[in-house]
Amino acid sequence: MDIQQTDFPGLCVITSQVFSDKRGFFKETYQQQRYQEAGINETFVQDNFSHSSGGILRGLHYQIKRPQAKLVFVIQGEILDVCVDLRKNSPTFGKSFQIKLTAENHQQLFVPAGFAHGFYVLSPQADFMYKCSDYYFPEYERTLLWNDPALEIDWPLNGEPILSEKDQMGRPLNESEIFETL
Ligand SMILES: Cc1cn([C@H]2C[C@H](O)[C@@H](COP(=O)(O)OP(=O)(O)O[C@H]3O[C@@H](C)C(=O)[C@@H](O)[C@H]3O)O2)c(=O)[nH]c1=O
Repeated sequence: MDIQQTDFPGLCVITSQVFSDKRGFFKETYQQQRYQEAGINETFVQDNFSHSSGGILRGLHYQIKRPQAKLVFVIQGEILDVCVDLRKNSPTFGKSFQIKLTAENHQQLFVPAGFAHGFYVLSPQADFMYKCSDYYFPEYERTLLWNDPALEIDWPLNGEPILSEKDQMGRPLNESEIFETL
């Protein structure tokens, strides 16, 4: 596997090693020792899988009190993954990072605790998987407004995105709860 650091402290892009043969391909999507050697020391306690149609936008989500680091990747289709740094003491606080993740490019994004995370589905269908370093606590979950102008996110929209009611009611950055200690 190959690991590329980004300008955002702790946020990195992992490209899996793919073993192709006449049957198809094989890859490891997580191997604790190798990921730890690459600096990803989280203990993952929950795996999630979501299926979405084209034009769906999920996010931008984060949990207060029990923030989750996430290792995210696409099983089928193409998405634009977006993270916003909510760590007050980070040099990239308030800035957004975006990357196209596809089933074909075999890339994963490791998102440290303290980011809001979301994605927009570019293909007709997308299957999305991620490992989380903490459990889901709906009472601690918050939504950062996906189109808050302060975030300057250039979403490659194809028409109006389809959002959950919760995500339509996201709060802008200046009303969001930020991470003072991460
Ligand atoms: C996230 C989550 C949701 N749920 C339930 C709650 C709800 O009834 C249903 C759908 O939840 P949501 O609408 O929050 O699903 P979704 O919008 O896909 O939420 C996810 O979005 C992406 C962008 C993330 O980063 C994830 O951490 C997570 O917040 O699933 C769980 O039971 N466990 C979980 O861990």
